[in-house]
Amino acid sequence: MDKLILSQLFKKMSISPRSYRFHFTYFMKEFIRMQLAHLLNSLGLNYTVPDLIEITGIANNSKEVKPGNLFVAISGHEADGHKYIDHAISLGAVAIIGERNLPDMTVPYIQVKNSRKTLALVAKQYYYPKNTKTFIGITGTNGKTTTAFMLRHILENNGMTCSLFSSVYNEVNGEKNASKNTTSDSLELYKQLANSQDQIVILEVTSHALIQHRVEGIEFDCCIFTNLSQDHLDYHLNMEDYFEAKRLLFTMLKPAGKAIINTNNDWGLTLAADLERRHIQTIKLFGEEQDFHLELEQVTYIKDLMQIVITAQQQQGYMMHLSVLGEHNALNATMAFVTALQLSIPVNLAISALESFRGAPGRFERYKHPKGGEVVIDYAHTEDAFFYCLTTAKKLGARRIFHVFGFRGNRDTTKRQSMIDVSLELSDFIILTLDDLNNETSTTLKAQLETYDLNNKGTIITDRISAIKKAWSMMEEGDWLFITGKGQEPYQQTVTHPRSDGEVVEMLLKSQISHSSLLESQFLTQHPSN
Ligand SMILES: CC(=O)N[C@H]1[C@@H](OP(=O)(O)OP(=O)(O)OC[C@H]2O[C@@H](n3ccc(=O)[nH]c3=O)[C@H](O)[C@@H]2O)O[C@H](CO)[C@@H](O)[C@@H]1O[C@H](C)C(=O)N[C@@H](C)C(=O)N[C@H](CCC(=O)O)C(=O)O
Ligand SMILES: Nc1ncnc2c1ncn2[C@@H]1O[C@H](COP(=O)(O)OP(=O)(O)OP(=O)(O)O)[C@@H](O)[C@H]1O
Ligand SMILES: N[C@H](CCC[C@H](N)C(=O)O)C(=O)O
Repeated sequence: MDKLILSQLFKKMSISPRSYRFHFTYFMKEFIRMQLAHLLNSLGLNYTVPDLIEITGIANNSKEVKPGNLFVAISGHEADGHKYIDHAISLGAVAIIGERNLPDMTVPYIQVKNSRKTLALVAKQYYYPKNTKTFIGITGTNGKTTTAFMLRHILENNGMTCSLFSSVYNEVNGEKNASKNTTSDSLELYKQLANSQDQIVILEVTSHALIQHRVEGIEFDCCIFTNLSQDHLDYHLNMEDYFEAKRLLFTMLKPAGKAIINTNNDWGLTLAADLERRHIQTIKLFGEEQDFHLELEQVTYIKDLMQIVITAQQQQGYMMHLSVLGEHNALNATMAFVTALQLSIPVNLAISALESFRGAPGRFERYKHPKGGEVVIDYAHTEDAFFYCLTTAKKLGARRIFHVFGFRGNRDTTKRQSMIDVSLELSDFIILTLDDLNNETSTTLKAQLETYDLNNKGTIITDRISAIKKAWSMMEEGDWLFITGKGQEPYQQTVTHPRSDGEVVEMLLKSQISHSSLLESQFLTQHPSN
C-alpha cells in the first residue's frame, strides 16, 4: 500500500495524519498485510493487497471479540481497553486500533489520537457506509424521549418507517431491543443501522454521547434542542461546559440541515444566535417574533385533554387537543409538530396524529386512585421537570400533592437541594426514598438523604415500595401523588424482585402486595454492598 492510499483512507476516516506518520514504517510493514477489505472497497480504492487479513467484524470489548475481528482499545472512565488487547488477541483479534504507543505487537496495530472517534468512523465505513436515511437528532436536558416518541408517532401515522434510539428502548424494523444508554455507543449504533430498513432514524443524543463521539459520522437532516437546565454536573465541569457538549450536535447537520431550537430559555437563544451567525437554517420556537410560537398562557385543560395553539409565522394558529398533559408536553408537542412539518407532513395530518398520541412510557403516566385521586409516574429527575409536573397538578386543581422521589447514586449531587426546594414549594408532603444505587451503597445514600431539611413537610422511607405504599395510603379524593425518577425502568440492584413503579402501583390497585413483601428490607438486602 503506498502512502497516498493510506493517507486517503485515513483522511476519509478523519484520522490525524500525524498519528499515522509517526508509525508509518511500522504500517508499511504490517498494515500492508492487513486488509480492511470492506473499507478500501467502499472507498473505491481499487487495490489488491497480498496476504489479505480479512476483518470479520469490529469489537471494542475484548469479551466480545470473535476470530478475525478488529479490536478498538478505548481508554474509558472505568477501565482501559488497552489492558485487554492481549485478551482480544487470544480470542482471535487480527488487528488493533489504540491510542497508546505499543511497539511490540504480534498483530497489526494502528495508533490514533482518539480511539472513540476512530471507532465510530471505522464502524460507519464497515457497517453503514452508504447513508440512505433521514436522521433526526434530539438533544437537551429534558424532553428528548417524549419529543422522540411524539415525532415517531406522527411520522408512522403518515406511512413512514422509523428507527428509534432512546432511553426507553431502541427499535429497528419494528423490533425493540434494550438500550443500555440513552444514546447507544457508535459500534452498536452502526450495527443496528446496517440492519435497519426504516426510512427515518430518530436519535436521542445526550451530552455524554457527544463528548464520547457515539454519533460521530452521522449527518443530521434536523437537530432539535429541547432545553438546558442543571443536570450531569458530575460529568461536565459547569453549565457552560454542558452546553458546549450539547452544541456539538449542531456541527453535525448536513449543509442543508435544519436546527429546530426551543428559544424558551436563554441557552436556546444563545444557540440560535450562534447558528444564525454561522448561516445554519434555524427554526426558532416560542416567542411572538419567532417562526412558531406556543403561547403558554393559552394552554388550557378541557376535561382530560390539553388544548394548545401553535402560531406559525405570527399568522396562522393551529389548535390541537392532546392527551398528554403539562406545559412541558405542550412544548414537546410543538417541537415534534414543527419537525414533522420540515419532513413534509401536511399540517392537518400532523395535528390529527399528535391528537392520537397517548404518551411515552414512564412519562406522566396516569393511574386513578380508588379514592378518587390521581397517581402519576414520571421520569422527572431535575428541578425543572419537578416544576412542570407539580404545577400541572396545581393547574388541574389538585387538593393536595404527595411526592415520592429519590436520587440516583453516582450522579450529580449538586442538583438535589434545588429539587427538594421545588418539591417543598409545590407539594404538600414529600417522601424521600431510594432511587437506583448505581454502585453506591444504600448506607451512603440513606445517610445523604438524612442531611436534607424537609421543613416538617416530609419524611424518609428508604424502601421505595414502602414509600409508595405510605403515600398511597394517605390519598383522599382530589389528591395527586407523583412518583418520580424511575419512569418505566425496573429498579436496579434489587436482584430478587426487579419491578417498576408502575408495577407497584398496579399491584396496589389490585391489592396484590402482601404486607411482608413491603418490608423495608425488601428493596435493599439483596444488593451485595449491603
Ligand atoms: C461515564 C460514561 O458515560 N461511561 C460510558 C462509557 O464507558 P467507558 O468508556 O468509561 O467504559 P469502561 O467501562 O471504562 O471501559 C473502557 C473500555 O474497556 C473495554 N473493556 C472493559 C472490560 C473488559 O474486560 N474488556 C474490555 O475490552 C470496554 O468495552 C470499553 O471499550 O462508554 C460506554 C459505551 O458507550 C457506556 O456504556 C458508558 O456508560 C455508562 C454505563 C453510564 O452510566 N453512562 C451514563 C453516565 C450516560 O452515558 N448517560 C447518558 C444519559 C444522560 C442523559 O440522560 O442526558 C446516556 O447517553 O445514556
Ligand atoms: N420540555 C420539557 N421541559 C422540561 N421538563 C420536561 C420536558 N419534557 C419532559 N420533561 C420532564 O423531564 C422528564 C424526562 O423527560 P424525557 O424522558 O422526555 O426527557 P429526556 O431528555 O429523554 O430525559 P433523560 O435524558 O433523562 O432520559 C419527564 O418525565 C418530565 O418530567
Ligand atoms: N439517563 C439518565 C438517568 C438519570 C436518572 C436520574 N434519576 C438521576 O440519575 O438523577 C442518566 O444516565 O443519568
